[in-house]
Amino acid sequence: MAPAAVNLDIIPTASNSKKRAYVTFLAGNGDYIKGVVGLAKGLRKVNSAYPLVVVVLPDVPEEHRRILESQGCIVKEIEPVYPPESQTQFAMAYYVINYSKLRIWKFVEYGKMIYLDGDIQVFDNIDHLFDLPDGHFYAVMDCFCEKTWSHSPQYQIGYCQQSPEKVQWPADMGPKPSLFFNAGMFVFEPSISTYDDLLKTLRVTPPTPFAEQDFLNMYFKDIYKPIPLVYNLVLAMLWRHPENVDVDEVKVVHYCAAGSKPWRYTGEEENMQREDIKMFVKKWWDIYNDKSLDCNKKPILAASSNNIKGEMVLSSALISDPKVPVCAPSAA
Ligand SMILES: O=c1ccn([C@@H]2O[C@H](COP(=O)(O)OP(=O)(O)O)[C@@H](O)[C@H]2O)c(=O)[nH]1
Ligand SMILES: OC[C@H]1O[C@H](O[C@@H]2[C@@H](O)[C@H](O)[C@@H](O)[C@H](O)[C@@H]2O)[C@H](O)[C@@H](O)[C@H]1O
Ligand SMILES: [Mn+2]
Repeated sequence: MAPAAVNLDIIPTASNSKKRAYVTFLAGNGDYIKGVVGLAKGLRKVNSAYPLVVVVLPDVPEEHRRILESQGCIVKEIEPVYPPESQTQFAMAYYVINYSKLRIWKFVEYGKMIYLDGDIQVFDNIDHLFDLPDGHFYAVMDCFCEKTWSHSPQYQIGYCQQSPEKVQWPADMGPKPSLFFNAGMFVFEPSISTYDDLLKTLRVTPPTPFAEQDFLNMYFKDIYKPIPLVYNLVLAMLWRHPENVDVDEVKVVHYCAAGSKPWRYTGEEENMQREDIKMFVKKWWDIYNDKSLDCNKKPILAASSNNIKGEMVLSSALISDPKVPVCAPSAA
């Protein structure tokens, strides 16, 4: 009597489109890889139940892709997306590559995804956001008070949606601007029809200073639903709208203020000597340097087992280095 086959099957991922995943974007061969590794470790630290997909532009080196895979990430190469030719001055010249984020709408093997910039860290589990009702685009409202907004009428009159009572939107400037989200974090549903329409619409949309963030705000204006600030603390809120921030409640921090990227932090830029900034930068480094959060997976040869019909099926099992926690299998 043959011994019962050892079932080596890893827990099967959902076979239908109800799979869920976090997704981030990596371009270039520079230091944003550190941000993405930190994000992968942060999601592991809060015991997220879902994998992190990293979409990479062709210029991301093999070595960086291997590092991300060794951290349990699902790495997918995408082609860049460029806006129409124009003389537009982006708020930051490199923003032109951020249109490539639009490729994530084509991952329809996932029913819902949460996009996170590589300069974001998740300090509390936010998996419950995947259960938000379908049919909407969820993101946190941005702040218009930093110099990066100096091109905008809001900035020029000192109006910000974060504190609309401080400076009222003047009637003679037409209707108040629609609520505007920060595109560093959002909950969305991949869809081929939306993906095709996004790219088709982009071809006839003149670029603007905040690049794909402006474009996404225009495109999803009618289904956008704001979610609380705790899900994407744009750091400038600490000095622009402190009354709106309770640092003990913050779940997600977005290191987008000038000088706040932890892996480049020198403390020299304006506001970077603040105690709360130093605290958030230290929190990021504590995770990045925490070896117990590393995930070294060594795929082993596929093992065979029999399914209930007695057919030989190949199933692979992943073992982890005994010194580090087993990572949730990357359900590609
Ligand atoms: O050289 C770069 C610049 C940007 N990014 C990615 O694009 C996102 C958006 O850029 P960034 O966060 O710098 O914009 P910010 O939120 O600071 O305006 C980053 O978080 C990264 O995920 C990247 O991978 N390499
Ligand atoms: O390509 C445009 C980018 O626009 C946004 O960043 C801005 C925005 O947050 C402003 O409000 C801040 O003042 C500014 O510092 C910051 O860079 C997104 O975070 C980023 O993912 C990306 O979409
Ligand atoms: Mn960012």
